[in-house]
Amino acid sequence: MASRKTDKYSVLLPTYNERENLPLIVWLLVKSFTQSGYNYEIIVIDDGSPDGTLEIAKELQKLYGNDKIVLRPRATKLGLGTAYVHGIKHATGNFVIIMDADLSHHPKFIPQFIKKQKELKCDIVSGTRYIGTGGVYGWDFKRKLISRSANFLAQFLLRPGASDLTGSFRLYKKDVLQKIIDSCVSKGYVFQMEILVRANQFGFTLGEVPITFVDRVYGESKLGGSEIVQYAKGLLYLFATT
Ligand SMILES: Nc1nc2c(ncn2[C@@H]2O[C@H](COP(=O)(O)OP(=O)(O)O[C@H]3O[C@H](CO)[C@@H](O)[C@H](O)[C@@H]3O)[C@@H](O)[C@H]2O)c(=O)[nH]1
Repeated sequence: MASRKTDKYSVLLPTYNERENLPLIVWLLVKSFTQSGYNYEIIVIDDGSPDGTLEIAKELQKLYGNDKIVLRPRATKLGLGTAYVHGIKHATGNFVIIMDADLSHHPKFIPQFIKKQKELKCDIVSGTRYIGTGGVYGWDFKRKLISRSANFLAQFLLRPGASDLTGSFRLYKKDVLQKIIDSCVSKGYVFQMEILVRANQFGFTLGEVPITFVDRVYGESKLGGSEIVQYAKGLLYLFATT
């Protein structure tokens, strides 16, 4: 049986212009894993950020060691979905954690994800803003409406058995995530939703942990009009084909 000694958690951190956020999220992750005693690595997938995020990541690698901070940069911005696909190729853990690098996803929830996975022995643990104590802090009305509507529509059309389809803070068994990714067609933000839809199709088991999503303080969201159009197209595609 897997244990604290044999389990390893590969945290995928996709970054685009996150120079202010990266040192703090990495510090919080290192602290959390050091306290819990689980083995881990943090894989930073930077897409040629013009603000110098990669240079900051290199400094963090010197500070914490290249076994803990792994750099897998790409030359240009290729999208969030493909950043995950790229990151998992380099993950050496038997579990993968996907989260935002902008402090919207707090590492304090990770021990709860691990506990839930061990309790339920499930394939995926999804952080959810939409049950129990979960929620969103700092978004304006428009952003809340977009997120709620996107989630509601996806629930209505796809019925995937998870309460938060548009979030991305999740823990996966690595072989499970690889199998799901191999079957996914999306590239942008819609990828998060497709992952849970495919997981449901494969019959993978899911646990949920309520999380608070806190809007970023530094930098800007990359979720623009074109991503929203892509999301709508992706949703219709999944509705028509699944
Ligand atoms: N490497 C790479 N990273 C990217 C790219 N686009 C965004 N990122 C990184 O992906 C993370 C999330 O991007 P944001 O642009 O900050 O996302 P958001 O608007 O806060 O959206 C959040 O909420 C959405 C809806 O609830 C979620 O779908 C999304 O995953 C994220 O959690 C950040 O770490 C950001 O730097 C990209 O093209 N390439």
